[in-house]
Amino acid sequence: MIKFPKPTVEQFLRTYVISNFAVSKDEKRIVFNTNLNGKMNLWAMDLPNTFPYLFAQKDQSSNFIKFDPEGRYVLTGYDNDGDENYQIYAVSNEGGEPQPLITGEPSEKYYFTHLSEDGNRIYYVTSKDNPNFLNTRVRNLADNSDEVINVGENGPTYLAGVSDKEDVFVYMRLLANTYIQLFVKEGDSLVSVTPNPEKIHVATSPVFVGEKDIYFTTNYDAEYNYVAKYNLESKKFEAVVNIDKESIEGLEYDKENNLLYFTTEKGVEDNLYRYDLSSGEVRKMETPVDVLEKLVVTKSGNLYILGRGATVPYNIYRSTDGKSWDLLTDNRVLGVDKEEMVEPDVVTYKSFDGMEIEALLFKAKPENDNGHTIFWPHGGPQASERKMFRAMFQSALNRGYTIFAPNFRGSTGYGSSFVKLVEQDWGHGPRLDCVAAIEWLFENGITDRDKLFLVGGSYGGYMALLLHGRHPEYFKAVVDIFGVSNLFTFVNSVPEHWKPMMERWVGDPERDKERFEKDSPITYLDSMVKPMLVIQGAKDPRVVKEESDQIVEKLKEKGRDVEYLVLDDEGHGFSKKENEIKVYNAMLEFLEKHQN
Ligand SMILES: CC(=O)N[C@@H](C)C(=O)N[C@@H](C)C(=O)N[C@@H](C)C(=O)O
Repeated sequence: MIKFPKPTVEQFLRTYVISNFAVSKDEKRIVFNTNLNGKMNLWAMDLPNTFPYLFAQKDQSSNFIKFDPEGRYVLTGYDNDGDENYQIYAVSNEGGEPQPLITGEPSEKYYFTHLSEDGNRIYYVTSKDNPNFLNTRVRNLADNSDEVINVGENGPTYLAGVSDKEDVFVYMRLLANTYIQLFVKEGDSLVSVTPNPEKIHVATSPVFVGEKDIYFTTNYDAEYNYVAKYNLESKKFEAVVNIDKESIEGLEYDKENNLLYFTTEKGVEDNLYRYDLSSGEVRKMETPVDVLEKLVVTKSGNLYILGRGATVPYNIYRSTDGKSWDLLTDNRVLGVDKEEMVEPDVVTYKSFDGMEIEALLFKAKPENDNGHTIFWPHGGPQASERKMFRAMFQSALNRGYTIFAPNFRGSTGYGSSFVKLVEQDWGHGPRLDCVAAIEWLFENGITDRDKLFLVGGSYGGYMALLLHGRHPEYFKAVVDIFGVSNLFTFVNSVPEHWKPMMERWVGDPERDKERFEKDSPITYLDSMVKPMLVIQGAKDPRVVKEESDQIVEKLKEKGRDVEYLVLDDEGHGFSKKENEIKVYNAMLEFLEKHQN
């Protein structure tokens, strides 16, 4: 008999990302953004044929895809090697090379927000002339005129909704991740859709229903987001539907059938619901995925989703009856069956102050187990680790590592009070939640005291550095992927439109000097004695290279064992397949080297 060897790391990493998709008006074509040929590009399928073909090549990440309703072009946005300065391009309906449409200086951002029903007017938000608060403009393709329709003030302001007649506009002002105001623009004034915009809450995802109602999601006076409505005539706010302990995140309206579809976030999973606006009935719908990245409801009432599960990579599915789902893409792990991968256990443990923390525990299969555990604090920090396929996780599990990922305080999916706990406390409560998790792993016999590795990216990289500096005794070796090393330099180097949110998110470097020192990993160089691998994208606009440069330089000066891997053509993540393979191979080699 022919015997095949165990899957290689590369097999897991040869799984592709699908980051976005759009469906044409006649539902004959789907365009999606994927690194199927190694770099991010737009690919298409002409249904019912599901064999994908390259639709537009630029080898860059795209942040949106929009079909012209008249079928003349497709709009998209590209940045440059991860710098997140997205600008707007047009692609011919036949596909081809994207043409610059609404672009400017390389440092400027142009975010698409809305296309008129006739496909002639493009609404967009730009950093040009207002880098902190952003302006909204409209470009008329018929005469190439371009005008400002809103000047952002007090916080980065995005156009979030436009009525069919283009006479009512809804704007979203971000004052923090946990404080988002939603306004209707009437004349020159902004009128809040919630009763008191000064009260801290979030309000997002507006959809116009009929001429007079705007439905949206909010947690106004509540822990979890619910659906509310604002009537443009009576100016009344009304709560409409909530789901117990689930946060309603996105709304899609099916006009034909008067239905609202919404996705909810519930801890480590998402759910999909249908709300009948005529009868008030709410129905939970089965989906083939654990985490929903995008939902599209077409004019005919068909549903399309992009999602993933812990052992199933990104795929696009369609449902024509709201019950069964057709798999349109067949993105799979090269030669590895779902059963050979690891589904996580959802566990809870008590933290230092008695608070319950949920976590994902991926146990290496006994035949692979190498006895070591990777402790993974997630990024964000106002995000969470969820049941979502990560090639890096499944390849490490296959190499025998157990992985533990706690949703420490500050994570999303557990109510708004819990998310706020990380604000102005980056380094105390969440760190002690991690310490409690590590002790729990030891107490429960999951991990031996001398067999723990620490790996994290972004805020998770910050937490990895801080845990290394303050609790080095726990770890054999540490991997920091674009982590924040110094809160003083971090708050001044983030993108301009994040700066208005820094005080509430992290704090003020002068007022909170003592806390910034205490919570900056760079303060603890003396105790960072374990071997380290630091990985950084040179174009990262969120956690800039200087964050990694400074800690690597200082540790090297002290003669510490530090490896530094810089990817010149990446930003805050690894979008190019060869880079991803290089990074995770380096990481697994590093961990293997330090097992003994
Ligand atoms: C709305 C928005 O962009 N808010 C930002 C302040 C934010 O929360 N950004 C995070 C998603 C982020 O990029 N955090 C970094 C530090 C990370 O951990 O990935």
